[in-house]
Amino acid sequence: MRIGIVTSGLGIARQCLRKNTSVYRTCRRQVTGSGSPLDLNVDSKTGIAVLSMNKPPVNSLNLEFLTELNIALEKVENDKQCKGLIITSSIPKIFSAGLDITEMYQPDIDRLEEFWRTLQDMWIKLYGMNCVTIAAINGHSPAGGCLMSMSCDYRIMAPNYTIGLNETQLGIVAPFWFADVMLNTVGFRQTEMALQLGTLFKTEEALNIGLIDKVVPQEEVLSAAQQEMQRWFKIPGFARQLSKTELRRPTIEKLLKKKEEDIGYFRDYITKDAIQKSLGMYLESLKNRRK
Ligand SMILES: CCCCCCCCCCC/C=C/C(=O)SCCNC(=O)CCNC(=O)[C@H](O)C(C)(C)COP(=O)(O)OP(=O)(O)OC[C@H]1O[C@@H](n2cnc3c(N)ncnc32)[C@H](O)[C@@H]1OP(=O)(O)O
Repeated sequence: MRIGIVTSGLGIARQCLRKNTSVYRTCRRQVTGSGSPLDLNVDSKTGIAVLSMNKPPVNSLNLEFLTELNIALEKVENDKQCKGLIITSSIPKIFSAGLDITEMYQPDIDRLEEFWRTLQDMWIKLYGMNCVTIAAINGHSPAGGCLMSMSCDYRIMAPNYTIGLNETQLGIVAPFWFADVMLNTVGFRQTEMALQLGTLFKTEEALNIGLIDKVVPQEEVLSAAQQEMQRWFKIPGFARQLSKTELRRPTIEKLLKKKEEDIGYFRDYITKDAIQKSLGMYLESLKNRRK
């Protein structure tokens, strides 16, 4: 039940309307504007924020969408009532198709650099979030979608979808920090095979290698995430946060030290003729799939 104030643009709802019955004490605030590709609902009773991606057709991550994601993550991190964040999708059968390939194909160089910087910022924020993060993966989750999922603390996925870092299948290379996150999640052997082969794992396969943590039916993904959150909430927050920080800090610091260098590598690599040709062919194959 939503009884909060819906704000537009970047404004956060400042008030919550409360009625006197206990059922109305839950104060739910939608903190993104209508028409936004993101729907952020904070339930002040449970302390859980649900961030739902809603950018048709496939939640691809372009510059504007990444900027909105950054703003939403910042809002959650700064909201003292938020103890946990669930990331999910409102698009049927798709969690996220990963980076928007059109950002990388025949790009404007300034925008390309800004795109990459914004992606780096989004990942640094998400991987380093103090609150508990759970990916409720209710659809396909290739490449950048897999990065987002792996950057959460726990992953729950519906059956019959795919997830993985499939970059090599596009003729491109996953950046070192994508690889690092996969390494931290499933270990060296699975990562070196998956990255070279560009493997998209089916849900059950992903569970078997530890890329995801739990499989539940499609319609239960969100409720299972809410339930899982309670297990994490039982642990003293400071101890849990510090444990997470200790484990993830070296990976984040590695990128922080090389941020500008990484943008340069990305720009020079992506604008190579051979890479542009591969991306063009991949885009074309996506468009022709339905013909
Ligand atoms: C020295 C080394 C230095 C290294 C430096 C770094 C190098 C570069 C690193 C780049 C890292 C890249 C990360 C990525 O995330 S790349 C994106 C990878 N994503 C994919 O491969 C997914 C592609 N999409 C699909 O497989 C399917 O679309 C999907 C299963 C997600 C959904 O299938 P469905 O049948 O439901 O939908 P359609 O395929 O019909 O798609 C609908 C339309 O959306 C377009 N589309 C799909 N995905 C993307 C995308 N990622 N970007 C842009 N557009 C996308 C698709 O073309 C359809 O468009 P039309 O309706 O116009 O035909």
